[in-house]
Amino acid sequence: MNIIEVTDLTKSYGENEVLKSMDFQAQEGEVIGVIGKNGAGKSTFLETLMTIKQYDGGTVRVFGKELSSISSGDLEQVRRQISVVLQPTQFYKTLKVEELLQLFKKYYGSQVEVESVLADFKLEPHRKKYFDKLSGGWKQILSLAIAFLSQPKLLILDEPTTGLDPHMRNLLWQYIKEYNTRTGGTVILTTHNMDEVELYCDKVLLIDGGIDEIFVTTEQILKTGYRSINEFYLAKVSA
Ligand SMILES: Nc1ncnc2c1ncn2[C@@H]1O[C@H](COP(=O)(O)OP(=O)(O)OP(=O)(O)O)[C@@H](O)[C@H]1O
Repeated sequence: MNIIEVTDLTKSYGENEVLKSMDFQAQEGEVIGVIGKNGAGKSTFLETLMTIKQYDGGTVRVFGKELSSISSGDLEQVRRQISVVLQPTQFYKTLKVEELLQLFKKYYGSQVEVESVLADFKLEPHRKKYFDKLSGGWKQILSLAIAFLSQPKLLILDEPTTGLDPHMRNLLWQYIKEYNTRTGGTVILTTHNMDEVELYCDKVLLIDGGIDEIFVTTEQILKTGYRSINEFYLAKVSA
């Protein structure tokens, strides 16, 4: 089933034509890496899927609903099935880890037990710490744990591993892959780390000059003679 269907999407900021014509589909259970240089329009594209950014032309269907003409009831339904992890902010600084999980559990009406989340995400040693006292990596892990509380069908992550050390990055990816395998949820994320794309993503969406190209598998890219996704990226995208 198509979770996302985008046809001829266009988006400008004033004179700056960021997305010129994008076509894209995502199916249930896929892990999709969105790549492209700084300013290529990756976040703009993800924010459109998150239903928080207006677009100028084309169609964007999420869970079968066209976003530009969606009713407020349907929009609420769509949003309930999406979780988003942005770069962590200091927004929650006066709450402790376990308090934050309780808060979001209540907010989402989630059946998931906070204790099991603390255990699954190895957050127990940090449960009494205030959010702003956590390191950047643990803030990211906690943000992901909060995103999972709603048991989303679609998880959207904007540069989830930026600034994480290799162990933390590995841990975060284990959670993402485990969530994907267990629930069949779709994951779409931006990254500048091509090794991650090669290791963990099924599908690749490259945005360059406002146009996109979809590669159905990373293997498909490597079969064309590139030794790595990094080599492919450097050859494909001009500086
Ligand atoms: N709210 C906005 N108003 C005006 N211009 C914007 C706005 N948001 C983004 N832009 C511009 O749109 C272009 C695409 O930005 P976007 O953040 O989508 O790129 P990106 O691929 O996510 O970049 P990065 O990899 O650096 O995070 C950039 O030129 C940016 O300056």
